[in-house]
Amino acid sequence: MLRIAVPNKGSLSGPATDMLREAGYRQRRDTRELVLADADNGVEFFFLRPRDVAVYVGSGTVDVGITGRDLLLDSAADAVEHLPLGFATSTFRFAAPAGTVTEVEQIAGKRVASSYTTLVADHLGRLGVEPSAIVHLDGAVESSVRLGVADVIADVVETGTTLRAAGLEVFGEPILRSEAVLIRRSGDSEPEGLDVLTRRLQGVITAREYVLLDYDVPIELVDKAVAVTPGFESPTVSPLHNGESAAVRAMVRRSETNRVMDALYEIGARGILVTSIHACRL
Ligand SMILES: Nc1ncnc2c1ncn2[C@@H]1O[C@H](COP(=O)(O)OP(=O)(O)OP(=O)(O)O)[C@@H](O)[C@H]1O
Ligand SMILES: O=P(O)(O)OC[C@H]1O[C@H](OP(=O)(O)OP(=O)(O)O)[C@H](O)[C@@H]1O
Ligand SMILES: [Mg+2]
Repeated sequence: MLRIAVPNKGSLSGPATDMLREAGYRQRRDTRELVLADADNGVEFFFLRPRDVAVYVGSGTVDVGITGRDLLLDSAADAVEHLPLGFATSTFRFAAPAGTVTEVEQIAGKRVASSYTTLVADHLGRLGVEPSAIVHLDGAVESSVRLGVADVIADVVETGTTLRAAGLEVFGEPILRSEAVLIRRSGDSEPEGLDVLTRRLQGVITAREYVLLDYDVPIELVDKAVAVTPGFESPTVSPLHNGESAAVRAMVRRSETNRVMDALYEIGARGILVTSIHACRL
């Protein structure tokens, strides 16, 4: 059985469970359940603290796990990214009270607070910037400057709302762009069953990212329309009974749906329909 670690709490937990359920796996009903066997699919889930997922995967006690790229790097565990999952996207950034620090080099001699101290130390080490201290905090890092334990913070930023509320501003380039990732142990050959899990998760990711677009277009305009909707390999083009038009079906990025529909309409396509993809294997 493939042993899969899943975050039991925090930002990653709900979306990770949703994705696994969409991929056809059993998921727990009660958040106090810590182990769940899904014998029909040949997998076993272990619900662990998000920070611990990489530690278990790195030690080989579970085969794969879902965690954040930032947590993986901070753990320094013997594990590698296997598949980016496209949710819990965030950046990891330095921030300080508005106008006090504007460049990463100015962190030299200052105190930096973070929940990701290994990640911060590695990053500053690579840049050759020496802070006076790197202060480890469990959370609510944005309050540390006001409360006087640090001059600068390094933390997860998504909308920036938390930073603004604390009177802080980001500075320097993002340290990292993070998202949820499926990880496995470094160097090991792929555990049995990982290929199926990977294909299933890729199917969910594609079904979320793409829609199916159907439209009718006069035959002489097919080439022009197809250039706008090239699909994955090549779109399906079927003749209509009237002999003058064709029906075209292609996958299109969900985020581009309306732009593509406008362009197709402009070319002369009509009856443009958008359908969500429930599941897929490419
Ligand atoms: N606001 C957010 N938006 C997107 N991703 C986030 C956000 N907050 C945390 N994350 C991501 O969640 C992971 C951190 O897991 P963690 O369990 O610490 O989440 P959390 O939401 O901070 O949980 P908690 O605060 O309950 O401990 C990291 O990969 C981080 O990038
Ligand atoms: O840019 P934003 O959209 O405001 O999101 C970023 C905030 O979300 C997370 O905090 P969380 O709520 O998990 O609290 P924590 O600091 O206690 O972990 C993260 O640590 C940031 O503080
Ligand atoms: Mg948090």
